[in-house]
Amino acid sequence: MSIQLASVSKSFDAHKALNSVSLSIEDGTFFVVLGPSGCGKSTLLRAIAGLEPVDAGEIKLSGQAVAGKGLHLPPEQRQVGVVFQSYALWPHMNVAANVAFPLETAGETRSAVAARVAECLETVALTPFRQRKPAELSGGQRQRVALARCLAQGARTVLMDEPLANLDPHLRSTMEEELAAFHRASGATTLFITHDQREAMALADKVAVMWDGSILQADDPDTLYRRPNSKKVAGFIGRSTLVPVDVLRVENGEAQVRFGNVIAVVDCPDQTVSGPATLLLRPEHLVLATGTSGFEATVERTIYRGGYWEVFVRLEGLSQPLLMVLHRKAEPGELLQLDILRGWVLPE
Ligand SMILES: Nc1ncnc2c1ncn2[C@@H]1O[C@H](COP(=O)(O)OP(=O)(O)OP(=O)(O)O)[C@@H](O)[C@H]1O
Repeated sequence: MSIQLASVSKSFDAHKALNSVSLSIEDGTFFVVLGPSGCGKSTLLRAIAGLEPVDAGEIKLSGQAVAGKGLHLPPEQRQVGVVFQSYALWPHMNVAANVAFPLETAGETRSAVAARVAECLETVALTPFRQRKPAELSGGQRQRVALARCLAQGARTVLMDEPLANLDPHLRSTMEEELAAFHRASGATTLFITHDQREAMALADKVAVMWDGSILQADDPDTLYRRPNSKKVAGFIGRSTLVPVDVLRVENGEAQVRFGNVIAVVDCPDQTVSGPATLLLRPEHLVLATGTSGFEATVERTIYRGGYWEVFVRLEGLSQPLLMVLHRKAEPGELLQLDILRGWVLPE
């Protein structure tokens, strides 16, 4: 099922939780909405699910309008499965019955339901807990019941609101793999909400970065990391240093830039022109120079990260330190000879 939003807005009193959001999610995509707390992620998901009427704009599922001017299709007519941060389980039913519920209401045979429930509980590692009531489970276990129920339903579109938020790191990465496998096997369009960029990068075909009710950029994870469209996205995704530079020359998607005493050739968007700009340097863009090339930098401080060091280096004529990664120890005050491998001139 494809999902389209055109200029969707939703306010709570004076606060615009969704500010003219437009998105196009192709059928079968694992689409992640990433953003800080309160930016409107849950509101977006609830609007798509039909749990929140919108003020303006239009939502289409598989090309069919479900929300728009004078139109609000209720959730049960939208055929999307939802997994929430809060689990929405039936308190009086045990785990297996909770997972079986959507299958039974869909009229499946008893043995088919039992087999599917067993399979889904196995997937989320809850088989030993099948007889327990939700009140007898931890937060993470309840979350997994909700996930298992969604898996059991086999919905063509699944909306997930931070489904892994309450899990410990180990279980979280297991569940990430399960989710990815489930998505590959089912081909269900998945809209997944998180404020964890590591999780977004690991799972997504496409990530939309959301900020204060708006989508700043929607791209595949690698493009988002390498070619962010703004300082905000660059700062939000991954580690980086933003350096004020002078663009000297632009040719074939590359720019010659100068900052401090350094002149480097970096990637740039098509619309780049000569003059002042901002250069995004990821830690891996700075490397130890080979041969006689490069420029001098002084180690300011280092942090051991297990197997490698994050190193902040200072350059003459540059006010902020640059972050790089070294696989050997370096001492503050040490002089390094560095090269810039790549880098990205921000479009704004
Ligand atoms: N029912 C409501 N009434 C009033 N304000 C609301 C309501 N629901 C959400 N908001 C406000 O709208 C904004 C967006 O909320 P939303 O829950 O969509 O954010 P979020 O990005 O999902 O946050 P989190 O990651 O913390 O769950 C917040 O400022 C929130 O306080």
